[in-house]
Formats: sequence, C-alpha cells, structure tokens
Amino acid sequence: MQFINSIRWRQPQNAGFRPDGSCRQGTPMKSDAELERLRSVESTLQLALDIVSDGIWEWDRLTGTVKRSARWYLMLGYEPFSLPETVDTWLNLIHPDDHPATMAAMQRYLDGEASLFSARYRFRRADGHYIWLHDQARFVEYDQHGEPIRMLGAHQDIHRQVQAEEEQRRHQAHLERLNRELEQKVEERTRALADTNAALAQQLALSREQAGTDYLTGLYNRRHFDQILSQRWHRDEQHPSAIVLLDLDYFKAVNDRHGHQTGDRLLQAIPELLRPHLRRQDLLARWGGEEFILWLPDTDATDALRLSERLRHTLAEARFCEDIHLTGSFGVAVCRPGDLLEQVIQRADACLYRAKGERNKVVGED
Ligand SMILES: Nc1nc2c(ncn2[C@@H]2O[C@H](COP(=O)(O)OP(=O)(O)OP(=O)(O)O)[C@@H](O)[C@H]2O)c(=O)[nH]1
Repeated sequence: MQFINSIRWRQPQNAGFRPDGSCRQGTPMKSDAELERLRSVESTLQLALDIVSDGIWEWDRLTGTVKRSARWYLMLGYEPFSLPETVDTWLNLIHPDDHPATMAAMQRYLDGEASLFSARYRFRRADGHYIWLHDQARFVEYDQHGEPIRMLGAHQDIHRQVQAEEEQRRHQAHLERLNRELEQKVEERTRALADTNAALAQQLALSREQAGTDYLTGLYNRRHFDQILSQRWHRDEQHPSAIVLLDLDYFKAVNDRHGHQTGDRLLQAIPELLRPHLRRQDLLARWGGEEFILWLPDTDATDALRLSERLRHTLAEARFCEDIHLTGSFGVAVCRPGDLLEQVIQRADACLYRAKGERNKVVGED
C-alpha cells in the first residue's frame, strides 16, 4: 500500500479506459439496468482475459484490496486465494533488482506518458524460485471527479521466452568471443609469419654473404672478388688486364625521390644491363653501396676504355622502373707487370674520382 499511496495520482491523458465511454469530468449517473449491463460486459471481459493470460488481478483503490484469479495463484504454485489480498503481496514478490524499473513503469502510466502499465519483472513463486512475468494493466473505473478507482491487470508467464532470449544472448556473446579469439589468433599468426619471413630473409642475406654473393644483386661481393682475383692474379700476372670501377651518379637523390626499395630494384637491374656486353671470363662484382667493380682479363687499355664507354652509354640510355634515368662514372686502370691488385684498384679509384668531377664520364690513366 505504501507504494500505491506514494504515487502521484494525476489522471493519465490517454490512459483512462472507461467501460461506459463517458467523459472524465461530470460523469453522468447511471441507471441500475445500465450498471447491471456494464457489470455483465465486464465479467465477460474478465473471463476472456483469464483465458488468454496466466493470471488476472484487480485493484480497488477505495478498499485497498487486490483480488487475484485462481490461475494467478496456480501460476505461482500457491493455493488459490491463500495470500493477503493487498498491494504489498505484489510488492513483496517482485525481485528486488526489478523493483525500480517496475515502479518507474507504473509512474509513467500514471503520468499519462504510457497508454497502459506494462512491465517485465521476476516474481517469486511459492517454492522460492523466481519466474519472469509480463504484467499489463489499466484503470477501468473512475469516480465522479475523474479519479481512477479500479485497475485491471493481467500477468503472462514469459519465463521460457526470457530464458530463450538469454540463451540466445549467451550464444551470441559466445560466438562473438570465438570470433574475437579467432581474429586475434590470425593476427598473431600473421605477425609470427612476418617475423619468420624477416628472419629468413636475414638468414638468406647472411648465407649469401658467407657464400660470397651479394644478397641484393646476386653478384660476387667484395670479399669474394678479392679472393678470386688474388688467386688468378699471380697466374695471369704477365697478361694485360684491366680494372673498371663504376659508381652510379646521384644515387642518394634517386633514393630520396623514389624510395629505398626502388633504389634496391635499380641496383638489382644493373647486372642484367651490363652482362650482355661482357665476356664469360670477365668478373663483375658489387664493390659496395652503389659501386661496382669489373675485372677484364686479357684486355688492354684501349679495349677497356672502349668497353667502359659502351657501358656508360648503355646505362645512360636505359629507362628503369618508374621511368627513372641513371648515369654512372667510370674509372679505368690497366695492370702493369709487378702490380699488386690493390695498386691497380687504387689507380682505378683515382680515375673514378676524376670522372666524378663531371659524372656520366669514363676516365682512364694518362
Ligand atoms: N637503395 C639502396 N641504396 C643504397 C644502397 N647502398 C648504398 N645506397 C645509397 O647510395 C647513396 C650514395 O650516396 P652518395 O655516396 O652521396 O653518392 P651519390 O648520391 O650517388 O652521388 P655521387 O656518387 O657523388 O654522384 C646513399 O644514399 C646510399 O644510401 C643499397 O643497397 N640500396
């Protein structure tokens, strides 16, 4: 009763269903016959309600009593009509967690914000378990001042439906969790794969390096070039041979403008470009960075300069990816009897230094 007494009794705008259809203010008095007819209509309605719902209840504001149908008690496992016919019986059976929302729904109806009272809440059965109910109610009678005096409500047992909804939600949450876990696993595997790839690439570069091959161009590296040549040097010392150093021009600018990866692709393209002009016995190696070295056995200065000029021209005419244009500077030195390999390379380097003065140029020894 406390609750019903504490609610604000403002008559709902749309909520007032009146069996006689009369206005709220100045309700005309009814004849006995008319009242009898209305009671009969109403009891038919209650019967219908009892059939379609799991329990009906009726609150009389003047007496403060709440009558409940036999089905209402059976739904909850009580002996019919065994509980006090008060509002408190209702309030005491509502699950404490659902209390605030239920009271708020009632207040909305009383304030005219809802056309009927409608709430879903848990209700305690005789065995102590809670079941989910849907409760709907309306005022069905007003006094001559328009104040509501009777409310009729119906309970529907929706326990299975709510359980099914909860099961569905749990299932959905489970699926979402599985999905998230799967995505996480895919992400972890992708990351692990990328790490493995990077490690493999590093390993490959290392093995190539150890095998004497430059990882980027596939050419001999500087160490291997030195090893091979130091063996042949002694053998072929008496034969003319030449060393050519090739340094690509403005390669830093190419990297800066097109990116380091494009720079790598250009370096990779150099052997392919030069090789058609070389003989089987010529030795091309990557000297370091954007610098290449060429050993030309059985080649005198004239031939070495002629070949270098052809290479310079080939390079300058080539169009690389992204339509990039490259040139190179060449330093050419020829072996003299008794020369050490380092000495020849130093002389080629000095020529290269002079060629760099102009770039896209071949410079030989004076
Ligand atoms: N992409 C790429 N760039 C490299 C590699 N090795 C060296 N380089 C770049 O080559 C450039 C050489 O720069 P510099 O020594 O200033 O020479 P340059 O820009 O070619 O100028 P000049 O030689 O004076 O014409 C640097 O930017 C290096 O990063 C490589 O393996 N890949």
